[in-house]
Amino acid sequence: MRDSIRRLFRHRKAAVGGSILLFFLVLALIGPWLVMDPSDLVGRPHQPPSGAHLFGTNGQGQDVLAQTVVGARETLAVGFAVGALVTLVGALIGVTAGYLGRRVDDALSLTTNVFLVIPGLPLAIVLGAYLPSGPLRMVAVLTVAGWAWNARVFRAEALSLRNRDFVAAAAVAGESRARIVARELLPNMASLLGSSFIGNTLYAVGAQVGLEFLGLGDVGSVTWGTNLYWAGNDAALLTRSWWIFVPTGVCIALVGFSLTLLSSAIDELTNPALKAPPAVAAITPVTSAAQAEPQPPGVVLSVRELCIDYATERGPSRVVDTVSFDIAPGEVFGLAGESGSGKSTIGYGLLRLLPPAARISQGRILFDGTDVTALDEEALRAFRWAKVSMVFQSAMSALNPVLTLGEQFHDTLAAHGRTTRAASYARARELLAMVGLSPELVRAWPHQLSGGMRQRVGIALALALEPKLVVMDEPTTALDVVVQKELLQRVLELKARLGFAVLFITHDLPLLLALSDRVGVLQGGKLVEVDTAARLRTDARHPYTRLLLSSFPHLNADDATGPTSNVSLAAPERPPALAALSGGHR
Ligand SMILES: Nc1ncnc2c1ncn2[C@@H]1O[C@H](COP(=O)(O)OP(=O)(O)OP(=O)(O)O)[C@@H](O)[C@H]1O
Repeated sequence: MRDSIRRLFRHRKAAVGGSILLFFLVLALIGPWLVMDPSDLVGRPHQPPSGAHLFGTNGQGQDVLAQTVVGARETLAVGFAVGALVTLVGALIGVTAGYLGRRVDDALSLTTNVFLVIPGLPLAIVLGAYLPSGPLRMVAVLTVAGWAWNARVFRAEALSLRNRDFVAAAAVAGESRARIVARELLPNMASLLGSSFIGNTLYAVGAQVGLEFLGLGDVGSVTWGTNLYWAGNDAALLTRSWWIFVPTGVCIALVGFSLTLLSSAIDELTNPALKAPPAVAAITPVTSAAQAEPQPPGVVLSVRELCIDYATERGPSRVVDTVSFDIAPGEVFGLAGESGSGKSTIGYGLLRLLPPAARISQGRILFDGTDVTALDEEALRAFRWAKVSMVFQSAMSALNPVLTLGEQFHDTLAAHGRTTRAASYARARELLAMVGLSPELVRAWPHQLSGGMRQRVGIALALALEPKLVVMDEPTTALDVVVQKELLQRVLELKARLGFAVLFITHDLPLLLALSDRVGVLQGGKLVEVDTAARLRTDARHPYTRLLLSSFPHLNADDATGPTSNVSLAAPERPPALAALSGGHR
């Protein structure tokens, strides 16, 4: 906690936002004692700024500086009170609905939805007419009109948290429901609570000023909203008396700005991935002779001296370092290496799908004669999936949970050309059958499938546009060995039938040697050895490859009983064009 607060103070947006807000809080607290009474008629009406009245006088002859300073107190007090109440009510109702589920959820969600469809302004007017006048009326009106959105957000968060293992563990340990909500769920929503509170305070200040400006507040009180109301009534705009409304307007804008900065700072501190990455250098032009070489014949993909850097606080960090390899049509090229060696970064780099913090800083990727590193956004959209597709690591999260499989196939096909829904569904059935699934699953939802079935759907989707190369990034990591074997046999059969090449990424070297024609070994971002799988088994040259091989005892020539070694039994004949490749040692 103390650490989080220290980080908050060091954050630039938090520091600027916090300082501005602190200024207004101090102003609201002690300012009213330092200025004259804002309701006193102290001068002529519409008097411009002068030594006697720094911000001039309003249409009644009252001091604008006093009105601006005193107005801060009630405006901010109501803003923070509503921010806290709306967050509290929304969190309690949302978390209770999401965690308890069933009838409680039905009843609370119905109530929330009813409040969401009632327009806020008429509701505020009706409530305002029945409640006694004063700041508490504004707090009540804005809380009733504003809690429902928060309840929806907190319900969604509770729904996702309640299925997590630590909540199940607390239930198994015998904790009561109230304790689980208080000790397990709410602390895990601390950042959401923080940013909701700031966002709700922003809403409350804006809504309060808006209602008061329309004359729906207590016009006898001094707030920033009533200042603007009286400015309008006293024809400040018509008489061009800008000093009457500009100070209040600037104060409202500054408070809004400070709250927005704080909200953004909380988001960034609690989720570092949201933080804008430091600036990184653009792709540098071709520098070496090797990079300028044309693509060799008989090769579908040619990677030349590829370097990929991540921008970090401490400067660029090179995670892929002058990597070169080729893949022939119909070849399975395996990329092995320990965790963090840069395998996935290369896979994503080939499709130019790198995260914003990463850049291809050097080198070229040639696909069928096209320089992928030079494609613009439009050309990239046409290139991805149609030429090179990808099967992602996580079978669980690669499919959109709210679309049926048929719709996901339709989206993919429609993104690459005109197609009707009927045609897409027919193709989806064909593809599902091709990967060994029932075509009727076209109407199924992702949650109705097992992990292995989902990964088959991922493969069918990757083959939808008949690409020449499929990047498979650890596609079987989450699956048991039986499902893994079935899936890989299916991939090899499809490859033999359709002729696509595969870049297979995994840390599982035995699997890779059984599956691949050639294997590249990555160490710390460098490709230290490339050779045929057969030669690597018996004649690996690089010490790191030998170290990796020695970590798998069952790979010894006289031990063929390893968990994945019999995958190769199902492998069809060797692919063509391997002779064209420079698969020798590096
Ligand atoms: N946003 C980022 N900023 C800085 N470095 C990053 C970022 N994302 C990844 N990296 C670094 O890039 C390197 C390569 O990551 P990559 O995911 O490609 O490894 P990998 O070999 O696929 O590992 P694994 O098998 O565990 O998935 C790692 O050292 C990682 O720390």
